[in-house]
Amino acid sequence: MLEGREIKVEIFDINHAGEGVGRDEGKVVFVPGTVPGELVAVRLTEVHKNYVCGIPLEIISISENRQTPACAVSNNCGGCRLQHITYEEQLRLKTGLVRQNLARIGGADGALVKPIIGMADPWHYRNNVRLKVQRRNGRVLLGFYEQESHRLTIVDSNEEQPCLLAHRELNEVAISARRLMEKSGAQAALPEEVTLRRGSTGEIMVVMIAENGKNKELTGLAEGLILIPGVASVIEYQRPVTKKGYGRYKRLSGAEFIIDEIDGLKFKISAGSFYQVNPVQTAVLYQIALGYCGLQGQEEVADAYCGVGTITLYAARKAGMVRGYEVVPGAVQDARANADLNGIKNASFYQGPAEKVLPRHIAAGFRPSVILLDPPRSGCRPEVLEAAANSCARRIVYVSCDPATLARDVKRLSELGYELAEAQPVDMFPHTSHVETVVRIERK
Ligand SMILES: C[S@@+](CC[C@H](N)C(=O)[O-])C[C@H]1O[C@@H](n2cnc3c(N)ncnc32)[C@H](O)[C@@H]1O
Repeated sequence: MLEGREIKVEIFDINHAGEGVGRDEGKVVFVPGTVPGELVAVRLTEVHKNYVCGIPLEIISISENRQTPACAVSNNCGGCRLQHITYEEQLRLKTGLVRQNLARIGGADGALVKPIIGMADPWHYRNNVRLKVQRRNGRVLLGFYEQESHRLTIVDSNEEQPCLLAHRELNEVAISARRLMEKSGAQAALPEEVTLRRGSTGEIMVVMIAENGKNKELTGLAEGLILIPGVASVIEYQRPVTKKGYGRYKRLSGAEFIIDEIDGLKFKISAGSFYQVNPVQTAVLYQIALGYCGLQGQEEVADAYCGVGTITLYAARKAGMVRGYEVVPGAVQDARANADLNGIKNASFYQGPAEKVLPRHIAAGFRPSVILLDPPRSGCRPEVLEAAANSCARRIVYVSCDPATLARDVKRLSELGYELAEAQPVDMFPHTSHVETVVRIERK
């Protein structure tokens, strides 16, 4: 098989990146922009030992699940890799991805995976967008990089093509911010990147990253940004001096944080803290996680990778006491403030890597009956899983944003005396290839 060769491939699935999957001469073929069920003419662009990649030249037979993307730039923008597939089919494929991963990598029964819970309205759901800023031909552009390149996709700013995933108010703020930057003149310093975050209270935070060494020059821009309707906080992010350190967040105008509210709980969110991006589905996700915990009111619970203490405080309302573990110092401060804000007294938070702090607590005699795990995409470090098993917790509830690392960790846990009982995927990211899953794991 050679690069440049043209082949015909029948697509039968998608992979974790949303690319169509086919097979040729015993090798797996990945083809972006295709739909399972289609016969496609493909030019091979990369040939590896076990797989090949190609670009579609012609869709010879078109799937009934193909649709015209609603967004004009979706083919170039890296954000939405599944817009060419109907939403119903996206959901079916995502459920399939979770089943396959848990069965193949996790050694579990794929039938334990329930069909994914989708959104009634899968558009404009994101409360957080990260936009690159660029000056081109006398104009200022705010947008996303083209797939795997450093050109801005939304070439004529998002006034003509607003992002269909971002909350409408964030798109409006992006337009106002772009106009403000353009008005400030060709010599004025621009941020390299702007992140917009919105709480369900309607408060919007603008976080700017300056080009190296140009931090001071953003102060004037901040004074204009805070006047945009909805903007409650303007923050500047200063990159860390060393690779290992954390950057610094500095308030330029307005409040230090914004407030979000879910299921009667209020959450203070600072610029550096992780927060779920789809508020409608977050409420669904957390209710499932809480239901899987099966709390009766007296239990001790551990919540590793707790962020600003969201799931921790959900659990605290139903448990005897909860300990949250989180590595980012600012998020731990937010989590403690959130416990106070909600009058919750039975939650405590510990700052540090979960793989160090949780094993220490278990070794010191902490015996949670339920352990919540919600790690980043890389999944849990083995020390966390071993500590969970050493605690003899009767149940582990794992919230995952990557089915492959989830499956790997389910396998490790099965070697440590636990077994998968149920899995519920939730579509937190419609039109993208990302899949979120909550699983209930029981002690054997
Ligand atoms: C997927 S988020 C989940 C946060 C929270 N459960 C929520 O729903 O908002 C993962 C969190 O783990 C934190 N984190 C990453 N690595 C960690 C580690 N080694 N130990 C503890 N926390 C970590 C991140 O800062 C982030 O807040």
